[in-house]
Amino acid sequence: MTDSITITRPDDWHVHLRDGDLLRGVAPHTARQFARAIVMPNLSPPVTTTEAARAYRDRIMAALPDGSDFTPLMTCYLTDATDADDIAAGFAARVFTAAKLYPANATTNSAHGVTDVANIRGVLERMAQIGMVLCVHGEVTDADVDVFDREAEFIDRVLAPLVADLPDLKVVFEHITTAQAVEFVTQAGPNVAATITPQHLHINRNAMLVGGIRPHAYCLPVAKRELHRLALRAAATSGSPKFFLGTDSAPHDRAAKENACGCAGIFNAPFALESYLAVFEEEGAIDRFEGFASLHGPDFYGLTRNAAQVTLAREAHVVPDSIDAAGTPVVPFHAGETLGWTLKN
Ligand SMILES: NC(=O)N[C@@H](CC(=O)O)C(=O)O
Ligand SMILES: [Zn+2]
Ligand SMILES: [Zn+2]
Repeated sequence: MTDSITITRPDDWHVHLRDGDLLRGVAPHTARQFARAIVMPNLSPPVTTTEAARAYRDRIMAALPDGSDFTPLMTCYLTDATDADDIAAGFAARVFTAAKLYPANATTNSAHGVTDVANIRGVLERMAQIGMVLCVHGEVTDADVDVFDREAEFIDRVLAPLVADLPDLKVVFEHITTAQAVEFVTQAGPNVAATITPQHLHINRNAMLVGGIRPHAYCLPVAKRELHRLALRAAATSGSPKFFLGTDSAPHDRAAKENACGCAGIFNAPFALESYLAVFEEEGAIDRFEGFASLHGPDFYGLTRNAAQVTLAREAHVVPDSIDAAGTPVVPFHAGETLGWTLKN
């Protein structure tokens, strides 16, 4: 049995760092675990311009612990009114790494999202030309579609036609939760990849609904049936360069989760690598962990791999019941559970 593993330093290709006090409370956790992260733009108001992204990046840098070398990679929140010239200028100036498609009203702070991808056809065409990645929250929002079917419907109605229309556009299908998404990404060309969260590898929908309703297991897209979790585990541990790490760490105040209308989002940043590694160990695929966590992401984005390394040791620890995020109590993923690995650096 291996007592420790040392791998290229990982990055997080999907995270919510929030703003204000909560940003100061959660950013150090992500910066401790990862070298870089794709930072989601769903603030209120959303980050829709180069100027707003530059200012948000400055606030993130100011929230990091002294001596941190963490690099936030910024994204642009697409709206029906996004200006292709501003996006291209922000990408050329290395402010933006990617742009994010939220179907309007699909998830937290997505009210300003895109109402029909036809409205951003010109922006997407420009992104394809300049090699800028499109990150996608892939769920339809039609009231008549069951919440458990919204990702699969999105593939048929939106994503497959989009990829066929713009084959040169690099697309990350984010936080995938279904066997259909695994199948779609696997059969698509090399410009289509996906991120997978730790929670969707660990839990199915029973974790949310059996023995009482458990708000801290609720996120979007919502966890699905066991067969989908198994398909995600197979994809993550397959060694395919199309699948890589994106935590979707999405902190909310404990009171906003434990609520009659609780917010969607799971805060997994503090022990994300330990959580993923548990899955790879259970699947007998520890040798494929580095590809998923550290290599496939930068390769897809066309960025350099990190030079530094990190070590995880086989040392068990109990995840706290609550974490104080600069004054906001947030319940972490795996609260109260024991994880078998500990990140040493
Ligand atoms: N994943 C979530 O459940 N919530 C995210 C939004 C998102 O990534 O869809 C959030 O910002 O809270
Ligand atoms: Zn999302
Ligand atoms: Zn997210």
